[in-house]
Amino acid sequence: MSRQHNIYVRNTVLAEAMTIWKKALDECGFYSKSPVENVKVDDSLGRITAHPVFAHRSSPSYNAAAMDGIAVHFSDLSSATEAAPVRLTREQFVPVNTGNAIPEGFNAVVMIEDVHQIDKDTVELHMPATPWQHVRTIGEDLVATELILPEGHRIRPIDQGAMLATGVTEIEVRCPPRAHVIPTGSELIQPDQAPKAGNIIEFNSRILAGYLNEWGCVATRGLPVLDDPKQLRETIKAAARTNDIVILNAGASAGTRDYSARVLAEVGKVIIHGVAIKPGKPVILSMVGDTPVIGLPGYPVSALLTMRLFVRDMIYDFLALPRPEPQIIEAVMSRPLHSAMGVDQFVQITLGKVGETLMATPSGKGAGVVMSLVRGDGLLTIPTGSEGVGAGEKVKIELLRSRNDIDATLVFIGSHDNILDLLANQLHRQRPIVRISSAHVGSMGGLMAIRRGEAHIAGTHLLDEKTGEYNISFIQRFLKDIPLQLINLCYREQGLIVAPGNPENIQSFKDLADKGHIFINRQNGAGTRLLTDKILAEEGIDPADLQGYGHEEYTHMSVAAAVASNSVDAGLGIRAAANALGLDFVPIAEERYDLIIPKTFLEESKVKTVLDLIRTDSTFHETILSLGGYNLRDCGKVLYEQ
Ligand SMILES: Nc1nc2c(c(=O)[nH]1)N[C@H]1C(S)=C(S)[C@@H](COP(=O)(O)OP(=O)(O)OC[C@H]3O[C@@H](n4cnc5c(N)ncnc54)[C@H](O)[C@@H]3O)O[C@H]1N2
Ligand code: MOO
Repeated sequence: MSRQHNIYVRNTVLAEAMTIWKKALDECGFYSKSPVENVKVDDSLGRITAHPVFAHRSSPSYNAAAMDGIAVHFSDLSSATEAAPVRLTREQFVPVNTGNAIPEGFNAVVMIEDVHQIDKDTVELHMPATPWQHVRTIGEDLVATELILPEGHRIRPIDQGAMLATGVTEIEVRCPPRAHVIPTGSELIQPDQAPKAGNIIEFNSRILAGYLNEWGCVATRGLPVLDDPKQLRETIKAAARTNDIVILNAGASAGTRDYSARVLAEVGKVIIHGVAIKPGKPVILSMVGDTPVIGLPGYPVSALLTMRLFVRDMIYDFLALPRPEPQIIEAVMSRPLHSAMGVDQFVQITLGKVGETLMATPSGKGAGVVMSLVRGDGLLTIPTGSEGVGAGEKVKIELLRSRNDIDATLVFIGSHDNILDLLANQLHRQRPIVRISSAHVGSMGGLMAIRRGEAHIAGTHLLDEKTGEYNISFIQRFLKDIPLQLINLCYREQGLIVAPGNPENIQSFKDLADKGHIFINRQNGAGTRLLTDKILAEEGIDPADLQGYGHEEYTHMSVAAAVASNSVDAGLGIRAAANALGLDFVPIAEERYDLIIPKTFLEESKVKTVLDLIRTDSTFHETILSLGGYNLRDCGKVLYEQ
C-alpha cells in the first residue's frame, strides 16, 4: 500500500463508538449550547418553546353572551313554567347578540327562540333559567397566568391561536442547530450537467440536507469541493466556525484521493475513523474546534445510514427534545441473508402482509442503490455476533413507513415484466391506495414464494419443453396441494436485444455462437433462461460456445442496460425492454406470462383491485400496448385452476 493511503484508526464496535462520540460531544459543550431567540407568535409554527408560556390575559376577558337573545337575572325566572309563564319588563332584560358583554346585574342569557315578545318592552318566558346559562364567563378558556404550553413543545397552529387569544404575541424559542453539508470529489457534477464517464451527479448533499432539516436543523449545502487537501482544509475550517454541525461527504475511505480523515486530523481531532458496521464502515467522527464534523462515506446508502446512527440523536439532544422512539415490528424473512461476523449489518427491507404474516424482503443490494432506500419500508439490524438470518426466520424490523401503508401492500414475487411498473403506478391512483412490492426473482422463485405462502401473486412464464405449454405442468409439480387460479396477464414477444441499428447483424443464437459475440444471460429459474436453454438445445448449440453464458442478470431491463452500455452484444429479453432504451430487437418467440394467485387471496381487496384493473381498465391496456411487443387477447382470463 502506498504512503498516500489512509489506514483506518480501527474498526470500533458500534455501541462503543456511540459512547465515545457522545462523551466527546459532551466535553465540547455541544449539548449545553441551547441558544434561544425571540420570535413573533405569528412566525412560530414548528418552533420549539424555550420556556413555559403563560396566558397574559384571561380569555374571554369579560362575561360574554354565547347566544343571541336576552340577558336576564336567573332568579326572575325561577317560577316560570308552560302553564304559568313569567313576564319581564324592560328593566329586567337587555337584548344581546352572541359575543356582547353581559351588562352589570345580569347573569344568564335566554335564546331568542324561547322568548315570546308581548310588546316592545315586555317579554314572556315559559321556562326557568340556570345561573350563567349561555354565558361564556371570564377565563372560561384560559385564566391569566395559566400555563398554555410547557417548554420543549413543538408549536402547532392551534398553539399559536391559544397564545394569541391571551395576548401573547412574542415568545422565546430554541434555535435549531445550524448544519452545513460539504460534498467532496473532483468527479462530482450538478444534476443538470450531462455526465461523462467517471462523472457522478451530486445528489447526496440534497438527501443529507433534506433529512437534517426534517430532524430539526437549519441545513445548508456547499458546492462540491475538489479532491485538494488545501481547499478541503479551508472549507472545513470556515464551515466549522459558523455552524453547529458540519457534514463532510465522501473521501472517507482508503483511496489515494480520499483526504477526509487526513485533513480532519490536521484541522481538528479525529475521534473515530472506522466503525464495525456494514454499510458505513469508513465513517469519521471528529471535532474541529468545538464543532462536530462528521465525515460520511460516499455511497448514499452508507451516508444516510451513518448520519441516522451518529447525527440524528445529536439534533434531538441539542434541542433538548425526546428522541423519537423507533417503532419495531416482527416480520418473517422471505429469503436467507448472510452477514459477516464482527459487524453490525443494516439491511433495507420491504414489507408486505400476506395473509396474517408480515413478510420481510431486502429492498436492494449495494451501498450505491438509492432505490433500496426509496423502496425501503424498514431497517433490519443483524448484530455483530450473528452470521445472518434464514428464510422463514422471525426478525425485528424498525419501521420507516406507516403500518397502514404496509398493510396496503400487495406482495408480488416472480418474473419481471415492465407491465408491473405500470400496474404499480395505476394502483397508487386507486382509493383506497394499493401499493405493490415486487421482488424479481424469476418465475421459479415466484412459484416457491407461493408455496411458502410469502406472496399474494406470482408472475410466471415457464415453458414446458415437452408439451410447449406454459406454467401448468410446473404448478402441478410444485404447487399441487395449493388451491389456486392461473390468470393470464399478457402474451409478449421475446427476442434478442441488440445495439441500435443491429450493427453486427445478429439474427439468432447461432449467429452469436458462430461469430463469438458476447451474450448476457438470465439467472437460473427465470422463464427467459428456460427459453434460452430450450432454443440452444433445439439449435444444437453448446452453452460453452456462447460467450457470456455464465454472466447472469435478474431483469429484462438490466439485460437491456448491459446492451445499451456496450458491455455485451446481445441478451434475450422482451421487446418493451429494448424499446425503453432505444435498442433494436430481433423477435424469437411469443410467450405467455401468467399470474398465479392462491384461492385464499382471491377475495382479499388488494388482489381484487388488481384483477379488476387488469380486466376492465382500457386506459391501462392502451398504455401496455403502447410499450410494444404485448398482446392482451387473454388478459384477465382464468386459464387453469385447482
Ligand atoms: N480498498 C478499500 N476500498 C474501499 C473501502 C475499503 O475499506 N477499502 N471501503 C469501501 C466502502 S465500505 C465505502 S462506503 C466506500 C466509501 O468511500 P469514500 O467515502 O471514500 O467515498 P468515495 O470513494 O469518494 O465515493 C464513493 C461513491 O459514492 C458516491 N458519491 C460520493 N459522493 C457523492 C455525492 N455527493 N452524490 C452522489 N453520490 C456520491 C459515488 O457513487 C462514489 O463513487 O469506499 C469503498 N472502498
Ligand atoms: O460499508 Mo461501505 O459503507 O459499504 O458502503
